[in-house]
Amino acid sequence: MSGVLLSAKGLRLAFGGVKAADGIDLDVMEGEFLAIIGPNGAGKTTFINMSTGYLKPQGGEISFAGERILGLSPRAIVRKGVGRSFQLPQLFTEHTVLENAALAVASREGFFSALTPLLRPRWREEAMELLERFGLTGIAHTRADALNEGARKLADIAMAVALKPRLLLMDEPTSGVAASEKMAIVERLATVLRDARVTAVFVEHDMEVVGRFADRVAVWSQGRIAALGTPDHILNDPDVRREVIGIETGGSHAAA
Ligand SMILES: Nc1ncnc2c1ncn2[C@@H]1O[C@H](COP(=O)(O)OP(=O)(O)OP(=O)(O)O)[C@@H](O)[C@H]1O
Repeated sequence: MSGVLLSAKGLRLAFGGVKAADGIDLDVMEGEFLAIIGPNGAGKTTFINMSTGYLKPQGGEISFAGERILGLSPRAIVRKGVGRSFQLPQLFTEHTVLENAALAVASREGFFSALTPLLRPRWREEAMELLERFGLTGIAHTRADALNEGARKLADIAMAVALKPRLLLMDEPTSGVAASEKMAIVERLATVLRDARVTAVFVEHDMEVVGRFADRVAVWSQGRIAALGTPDHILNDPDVRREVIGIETGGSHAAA
């Protein structure tokens, strides 16, 4: 790990009376996997939206690799090297997984037509190689709307990785994925991202996933970061366990 890659300072954003961001300060370090946890409505998605240009904060600053990105469009931020995936995968459902991946490769080069991936073999080849890294070769020719949730999430993230981000922000990459598949999927994802040296920030509700894959954990609460530290430290904190994880803690057996 080296320097700060994404830096947020004093981010504020209210929707009416709801403070979705109430002074967010966070430095994401190059190379780390940082998990964001917190109850529903705490402002986790809002942070991702602000960092990727989908929402403009009312106050504060955001920089990426030392350069101010606040006020740039989502597309301009992607071009700077910040990728994202959504809670609900954004695949073109009537296209195959391969076509979706090829479309992402083509869009990296500035081509946006849904038919473009069919035109250049080079894009399909790169897309195929990408799917191989994600373990998706076997479903390359399956339509996106026929996938199970685990495959759909991986395919969606593969599209984000096709854009060659330095930082990838993922909103609940395992939500809706069957418990039996979850660990294998995150394992694969973590391997691909580490191999490609992609820094990752992910919103996650499954504490087993957090404990296994995060280098650091940030706890969101009512638009603020209530705690930040290693998984060991954070996941055993009695307040976090009571308020976020929903486990009652008695003094003597706070740590599971
Ligand atoms: N575009 C919007 N317009 C109005 N209110 C919004 C908007 N986006 C978010 N909010 C509100 O801001 C608060 C934070 O929402 P956000 O989606 O960031 O929370 P979250 O921590 O990601 O929750 P979840 O875990 O349920 O996804 C919530 O009260 C939400 O209703």
